[in-house]
Amino acid sequence: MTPAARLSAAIEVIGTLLAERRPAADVLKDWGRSHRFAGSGDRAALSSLVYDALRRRASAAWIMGERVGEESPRALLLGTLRLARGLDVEAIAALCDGARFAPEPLNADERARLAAASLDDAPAHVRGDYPEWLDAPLAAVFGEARAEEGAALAERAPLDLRVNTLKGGVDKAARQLAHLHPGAGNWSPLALRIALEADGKAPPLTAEPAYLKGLVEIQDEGSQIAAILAAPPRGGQVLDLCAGGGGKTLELAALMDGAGQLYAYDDDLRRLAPIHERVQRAGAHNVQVRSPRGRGPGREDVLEDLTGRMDLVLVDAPCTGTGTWRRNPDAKWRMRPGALVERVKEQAEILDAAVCFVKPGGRLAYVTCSLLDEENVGQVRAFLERHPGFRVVPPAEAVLSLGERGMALREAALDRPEGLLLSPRRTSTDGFFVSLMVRDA
Ligand SMILES: C[S@@+](CC[C@H](N)C(=O)[O-])C[C@H]1O[C@@H](n2cnc3c(N)ncnc32)[C@H](O)[C@@H]1O
Repeated sequence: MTPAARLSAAIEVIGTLLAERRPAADVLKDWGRSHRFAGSGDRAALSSLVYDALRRRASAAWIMGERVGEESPRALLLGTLRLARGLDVEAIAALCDGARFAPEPLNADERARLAAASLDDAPAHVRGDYPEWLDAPLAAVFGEARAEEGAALAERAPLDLRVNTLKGGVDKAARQLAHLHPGAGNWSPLALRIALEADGKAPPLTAEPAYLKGLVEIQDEGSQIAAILAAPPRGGQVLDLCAGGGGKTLELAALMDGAGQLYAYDDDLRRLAPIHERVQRAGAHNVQVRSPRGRGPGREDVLEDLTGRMDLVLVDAPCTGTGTWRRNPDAKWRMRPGALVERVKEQAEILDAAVCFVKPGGRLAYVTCSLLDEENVGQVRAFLERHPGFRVVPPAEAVLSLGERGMALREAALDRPEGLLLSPRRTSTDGFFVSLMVRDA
């Protein structure tokens, strides 16, 4: 396909996605099925265009004189080429030449708007490319900087790897992946960072021998930091209560040097499923997966024997995922206020359920990939009111587990008494909130 034909396809996909309110991944998959002639390069370029348009949806619509919710797919794509791809009017006009499979030529109004491409008078939610209803919650956290925070969340994320120290060191991994030119992480001593190609494509990392042998895992640096700050004690007893596919479980196991016992649980059996194969690949011998059995009130309690025994319980809670918009731009436009209310309720329930496992003097680490106070500092404050036997470990103390880089991280992050908030703008990571609490001895 020519670049112009790919642009037409992106306009079509965005049109379907907006009209039918379906997830981008589903619409792209359907498009691939009904356009078998398109090669993998075409599909990758199409999906990159579609995701870039979703990342910059509000600002791309704005420069074309339109608004989110009422915008035309064509305007969205033209604005994206200008803002996200940096093409000038002539370059965009060359793509839209009206030839077979190419979009219609630009009209005079489109030309003028693309030439001006001004966001000067745009409100914060447009400059920050987030839904208008989230302006107040984001202002509560970031104040005047919310538009810049949003803009950083609208950038593409790099490919972050975590080196699995159970299999080898960072130098060994860097040597094996030298052809991908990995750089060091900013904060995590376990991180390697790989820049994306110009079109946003990531290299096929999961086909690399270093990945297949378990030497590296794909994990955002913010997520890596969260597990490091949780500081699982070597030789200790640790429960990862919301383990999901095991991203943090694997890191905790490596941080524990394979010693002690790490229990991994998730109340969704399907989400937990990949963990078995990942634990094998990582050579994490101290992990015991506890799968839920049964449903509803008759569900078996598979964690009963852990009561009062844990040195550390990690609650990597289900959340709105507002910190991961770089990787999932579709989610930011699909999010509804009801989802926030629902997540806050779930988080409080999980935190309450976690308490019984923490032994006297043990710690509870609460992590979200959300930026919103309701899910972060607000949740911790409410927890401490319900459970006066817990207190927060001050962030200045919690960052010590990062060694020398800890203090710099604290300065870069949003430092609140209840915990640290990482964000793309502040720490060049996904958004993560980490709070460490300790139970009275
Ligand atoms: C943020 S994800 C976990 C990601 C995972 N820790 C990782 O690092 O890859 C949150 C997880 O919490 C799980 N969850 C939701 N409610 C739960 C509950 N009541 N008990 C345990 N897990 C729960 C979800 O199924 C989901 O997998």
